[in-house]
Amino acid sequence: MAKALIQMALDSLDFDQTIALAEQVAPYVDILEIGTPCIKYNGLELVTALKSKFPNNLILVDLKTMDAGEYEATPFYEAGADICTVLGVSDKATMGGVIKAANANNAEAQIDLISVKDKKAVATEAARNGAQIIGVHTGLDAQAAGQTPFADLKDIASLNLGVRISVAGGLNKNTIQDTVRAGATIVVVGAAIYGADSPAEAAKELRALVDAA
Ligand SMILES: O=C(CO)[C@H](O)[C@H](O)COP(=O)(O)O
Repeated sequence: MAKALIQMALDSLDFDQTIALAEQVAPYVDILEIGTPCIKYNGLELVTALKSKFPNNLILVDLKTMDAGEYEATPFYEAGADICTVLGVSDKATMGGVIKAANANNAEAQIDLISVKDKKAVATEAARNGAQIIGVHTGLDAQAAGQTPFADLKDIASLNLGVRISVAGGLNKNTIQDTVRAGATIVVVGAAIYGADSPAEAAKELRALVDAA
């Protein structure tokens, strides 16, 4: 079985801090994610900068698109995004637009199941419509209310959709191996890396745990 990928969520608003953090963690992670607040604050210029500085990492832009899928996502793919996210609560046409833009740029679309009521139904239809990645995601506000992504991961993994499953929502060194064993093929980590005394050491430790899972 292929090793799971680690995705680092760059959730700072500051352009230079984002680049500096990426420099520390890039050797240990596969995907550099420009978080939603960060991409809104910094825009396309940050995609271009990360793409040129980190050619060995995939770049995910967490657009969380809600409308005008193809129109919104296309410039980000053209700037070098390997993956853009679109909300699973959006219209089927919106998700289809991001999938179309991804395919036109040899890239991938991720459907984010955050706040979706019937996650199994949306994931099944999205996979049928060509989405390459399904994102099981407990957002920061839901985490603050005590929620975790693990029950949702079990539900989505049980569908055997043949697409990659990304999991985000407060993952850390205590939960990351069980998350991989439960079917995640991409594990997303934000606070457990950027909040550590040494983000590089934290990322290195997570790399070892994921590779051993
Ligand atoms: O997309 C996000 C919030 O919407 C975060 O980037 C994602 O949840 C990962 O961060 P953390 O590990 O701190 O939960």
